[in-house]
Amino acid sequence: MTAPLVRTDELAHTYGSGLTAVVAVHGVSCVIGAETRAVVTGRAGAGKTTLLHLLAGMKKPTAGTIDWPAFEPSPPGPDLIGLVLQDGGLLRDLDVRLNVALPLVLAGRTGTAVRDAVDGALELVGLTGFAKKAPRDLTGEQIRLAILARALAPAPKLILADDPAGWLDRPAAERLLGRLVRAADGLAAGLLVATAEQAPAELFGERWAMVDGKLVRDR
Ligand SMILES: Nc1ncnc2c1ncn2[C@@H]1O[C@H](COP(=O)(O)OP(=O)(O)OP(=O)(O)O)[C@@H](O)[C@H]1O
Repeated sequence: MTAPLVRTDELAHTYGSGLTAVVAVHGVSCVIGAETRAVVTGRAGAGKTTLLHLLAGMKKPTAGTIDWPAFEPSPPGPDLIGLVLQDGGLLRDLDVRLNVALPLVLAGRTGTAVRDAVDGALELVGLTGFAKKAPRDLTGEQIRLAILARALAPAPKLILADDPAGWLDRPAAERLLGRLVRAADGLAAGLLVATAEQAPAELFGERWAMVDGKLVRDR
């Protein structure tokens, strides 16, 4: 494996304390590199979202360690880690272009740098020609693709996608996951996808499962 993008050792996160404590993630040791194409499945509440938030540096471990050896600053910012949040919808008053551009603009990018990044991301997900559309004029699949484009626009080096195909039917979900893997290939970015559903095995080199906060490797 090339230099790890993120590395954990006995990582754990517990919400709350005492009698009401919930151990969401525990004992997770894993390494994600640029060539990683991994999917983590698990039932609702298994700890997938908490794990992704830990890997993105959004949550702090309550035990164990995590580091991002390839990145400076560490934990890395949103331009280095593309996070597709489970409930991260589009802003309904902005068209697709502005939705995808927003994180770039907030990060201080301007002008043609933003335009080129948005065009590139829309092309990656197959939404070229939809830039001027309002979210209400998109299908459910196109909305999911636009959310993906927003995460891909900064050309992140690590992509963490939390149920990116949620609520899509199986063929649409498979199309979206295929695009996501090809986008990771195009960006030479590591990829971890969390999903409650079974994902097409051929897309992912590594299949993991979350069971009661513990990471189990299928292969
Ligand atoms: N903010 C919180 N406070 C307390 N408990 C939480 C909090 N967030 C999550 N949990 C609990 O932590 C456990 C793991 O939740 P998590 O959301 O990580 O699982 P998940 O596999 O992503 O589930 P889902 O697919 O439903 O999002 C669950 O028992 C959940 O109820």
